[in-house]
Amino acid sequence: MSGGDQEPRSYYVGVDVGTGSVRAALVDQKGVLVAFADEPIREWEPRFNHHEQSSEDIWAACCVVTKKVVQGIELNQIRGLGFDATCSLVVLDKQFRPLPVNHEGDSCRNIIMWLDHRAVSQVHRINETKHSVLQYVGGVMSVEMQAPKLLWLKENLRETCWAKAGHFFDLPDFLSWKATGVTARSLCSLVCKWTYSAEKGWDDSFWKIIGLEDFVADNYNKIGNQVLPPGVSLGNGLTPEAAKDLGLPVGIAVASSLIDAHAGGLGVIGADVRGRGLACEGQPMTSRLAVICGTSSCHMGISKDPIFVPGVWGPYFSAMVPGLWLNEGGQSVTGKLIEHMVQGHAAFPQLQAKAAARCQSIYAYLNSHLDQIKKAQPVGFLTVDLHVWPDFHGNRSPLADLTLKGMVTGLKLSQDLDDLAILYLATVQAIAFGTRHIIEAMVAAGHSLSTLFLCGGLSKNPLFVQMHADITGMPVVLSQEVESVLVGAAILGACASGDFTSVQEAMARMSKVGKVVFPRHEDKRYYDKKYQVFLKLVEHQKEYAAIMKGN
Ligand SMILES: Nc1ncnc2c1ncn2[C@@H]1O[C@H](COP(=O)(O)OP(=O)(O)O)[C@@H](O)[C@H]1O
Ligand SMILES: O=C(CO)[C@H](O)[C@H](O)COP(=O)(O)O
Repeated sequence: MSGGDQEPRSYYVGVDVGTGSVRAALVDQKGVLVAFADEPIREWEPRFNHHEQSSEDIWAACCVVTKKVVQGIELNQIRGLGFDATCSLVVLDKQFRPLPVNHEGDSCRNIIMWLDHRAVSQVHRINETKHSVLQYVGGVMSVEMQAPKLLWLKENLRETCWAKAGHFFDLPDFLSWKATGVTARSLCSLVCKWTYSAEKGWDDSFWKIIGLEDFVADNYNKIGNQVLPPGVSLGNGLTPEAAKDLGLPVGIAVASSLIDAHAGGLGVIGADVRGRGLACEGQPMTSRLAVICGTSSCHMGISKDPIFVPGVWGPYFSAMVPGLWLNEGGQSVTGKLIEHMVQGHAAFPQLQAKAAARCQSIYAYLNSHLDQIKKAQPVGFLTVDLHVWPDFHGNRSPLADLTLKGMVTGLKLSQDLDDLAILYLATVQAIAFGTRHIIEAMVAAGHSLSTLFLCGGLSKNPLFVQMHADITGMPVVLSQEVESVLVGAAILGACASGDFTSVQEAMARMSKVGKVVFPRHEDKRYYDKKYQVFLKLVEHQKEYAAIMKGN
């Protein structure tokens, strides 16, 4: 069968493990979400820049949400299961039990999260090697990748963790192992975060030069020596134990998984855009940029041939769409930054009270408040003298500089709700300017991009979407299904079930365009000026650092 035009009868379960919560959806073969559930997950921050989670807590949340979405459905209609997750590092011992990744020895906390920046010294030394694998991560390895974190464990928790460790998994691969008992890793995880090459495999010299020769001696048993493309069916499918945990039938197809941003990319980038007045209509998929905006934002651009973009991760072969190269730009904190700015403001309690009184989310309230205070001018013009540089957690792309900090210029003595709303707006705009900065780097290196496809939690915020359109000058396509990362996870399950002949076919059938937001070209001059200021901010920050370093 090709997931076609008949009545939908087959369903796929997609499970998406984000930074703050686990979501599951039951999705039909036309890509329609028929059920959705979410569940928060725990996060520990035992010290600044250390972020930890628990694989048992996450698996338990996966079980809760999966059981919820399949309630009332004939289980034999469920054909496949796909997982995606953040690219966090899970550590298990030789018997697959959790091992502590912290000085406290708390084995419940056995995950070093993707946004953890503890391995600064390690990544600095790795980058000093100038090893050739670094060409495939934008020229500079990020502290958020797995090699520096593994080195940190070896150097800091040698006895309590390193010596006892039997398995290091990327979180998406941990989930597919938990479901099937198969330890094969997804090409997506290994290529994007572990320096594996789809063409050449592991590079022994890299692991030796950085001081992790242990993996070479062990034939990469602990980090994966069987690698499968995303969407391939694993082993004999769901094990009896996992089936019981998840409330699904034993043996259903389970796909090799994807990192969450990549699942979002699959969920949106292949949609049919005919009749929408978009420049990407009739053009190859390479003219589209998928932007997955949650706690962080990830900018996924594909190409037929490898494109080396300084400061932008990749080029990665077949890591998202099979057969195509991927460049992944990113901003380490976006949703998290907006929360930080809003929640840290003196007027936040007032905002909470007012939003609650109107039964609105704080963001819906802030957006309507901005509409009130803008008077006749476009809302974006409220920040004419307030500018933000958004790298409060370093710059992932295109500067690849983890030492960069956030900046705000234009503060006043008042701290009322208007000030909070305008600071929120300036932060949203700064994130959109960051996207423009990344797009310019990708285009300068050879990408040809005309249209943005946004998904993730922040794409539910109309102000965030409009600012991305206005500031980049590109139309923004939203999906019919808001939870399109989950459509991406379900696409994996659909591919594993054999109902589609390829990932490309499943993408074309299951991702659907919803609303399209066009840029307000009349505001372009204003945003061009603000972008000039944006670039000056970082230039000045570097000058300040140089002054302070001097004698
Ligand atoms: N309806 C909404 N309006 C505005 N912001 C939203 C909305 N829903 C989610 N968000 C924001 O999206 C971010 C989380 O996105 P999500 O995709 O759930 O993240 P993650 O995958 O990292 O867990 C948060 O910063 C949250 O405030
Ligand atoms: O590095 C990434 C993808 O390669 C993501 O930033 C990371 O996985 C976190 O995602 P999210 O912000 O959706 O929780």
